[in-house]
Amino acid sequence: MLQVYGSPMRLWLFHIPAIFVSDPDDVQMLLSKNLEKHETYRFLAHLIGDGLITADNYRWKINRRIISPAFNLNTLADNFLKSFNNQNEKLVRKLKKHCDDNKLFDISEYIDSTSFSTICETAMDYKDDEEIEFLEFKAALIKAADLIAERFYKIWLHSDFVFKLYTRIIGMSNIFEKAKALPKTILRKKYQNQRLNSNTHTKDETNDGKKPECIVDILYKLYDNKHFLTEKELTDEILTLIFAGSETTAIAISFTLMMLAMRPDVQAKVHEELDVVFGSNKNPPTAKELYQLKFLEQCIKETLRRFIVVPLILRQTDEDLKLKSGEIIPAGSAIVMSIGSIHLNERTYPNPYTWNPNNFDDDSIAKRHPGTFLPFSGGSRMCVGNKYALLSIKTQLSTLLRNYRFTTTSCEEDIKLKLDVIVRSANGYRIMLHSRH
Ligand code: HEM
Repeated sequence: MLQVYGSPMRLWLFHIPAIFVSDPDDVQMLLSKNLEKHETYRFLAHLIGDGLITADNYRWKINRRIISPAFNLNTLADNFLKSFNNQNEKLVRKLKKHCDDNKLFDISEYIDSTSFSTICETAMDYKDDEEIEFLEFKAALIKAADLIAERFYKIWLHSDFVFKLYTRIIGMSNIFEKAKALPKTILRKKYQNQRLNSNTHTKDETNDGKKPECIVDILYKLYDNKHFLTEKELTDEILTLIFAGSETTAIAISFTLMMLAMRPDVQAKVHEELDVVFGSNKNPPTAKELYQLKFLEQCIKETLRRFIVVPLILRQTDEDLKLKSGEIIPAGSAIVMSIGSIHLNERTYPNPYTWNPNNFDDDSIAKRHPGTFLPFSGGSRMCVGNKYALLSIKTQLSTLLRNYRFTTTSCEEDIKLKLDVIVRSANGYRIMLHSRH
């Protein structure tokens, strides 16, 4: 609709009167303003408290400075790649039962589960992913996230009183507490140990490459007690990372596999690249090898363009804001930045609904406005996990594709999308697996 009527456009997002913006210059200007999140983000606070996604600007500034260093490229390679590889090897083993049986199956349940275990391991060093307490935690988190999405779209659930009543009627009044129980217990132990051992840590220590560390431990090493998060803040932040980092990456992986299964010509090119980089080497990928997988990276980026995991970014403004056209967004407005309209604009991407990794070759990227590809948002509140996401997606896809070839009977037109807070396939990711060896 934005492509027909242009940007900006005044519209109702369900019940919210909002200004929709999809011009890349305007979106970049708005993202650079560090506007407060729209009030509907507070629905997430039941689950993730005041973590980075929900925090107001004052709290966010302090916590983002503490958390960002855990996501730099060296930290990722030194600490998390080993966990990614361990989880991916388990995944390859689990998938063996589907190999060469020529039956379609939905791969997303395996991918979802691997992404969830991976983020729990890298965030808080939790590895017992077959334990009943872990499975209960996962189930509760999924239910809690569904309930939040339902609240967002049903205006009558916006009132705190009605929502509380509703959760009681449907027997879910303690779902948020259930979803927080396991991380709370783990982090309480870590917090207490840290207080006992605080004298042994010095600020700005770096990992000397011996034992990989989880995000919580990295944060403890980088900060002394005076500047650190409280136990509640730490729990909120870790839950935020688990919530924001598991399903999003899993969806991107599942869609990429689905598209490669539909496009054997593109998949053959990925296999060729993997053969050149890895040859007969059967070891897990290193950061250097992953860096060389340029064509696979194009496929991942094209998936993030075509299947926009987070399609809308909501903010609110308490001052008048002038757009490129001279039009004013009045103070007090809700602003909806439509990443979907930017990624699917045919003036930027010819045939925007066709998945085409060549959209991300060097020449095509160089010709485009930088604000035309924003899967992780932009500005200072850009996704803190973007490098983590790209590395974990690439590690998992390269491992799967070194072992298997994927086919499907579906085509791109068969994919139906389901939108709640994020976008996923409504009809699953049904593929067949074939051995490459
Ligand atoms: C394909 C995967 C991912 C996509 C598409 C994605 C997308 C996004 C987007 C669009 C935002 C901005 C939301 C807004 O402002 O309303 C965001 C924020 C955020 N993401 Fe991601 N994300 C992904 C993976 C991850 C991962 C793996 C993590 C953590 C390990 C993560 C943690 C966060 C956090 C904490 C924020 C809030 C940042 C802040 O406000 O400072 N995300 N993400």
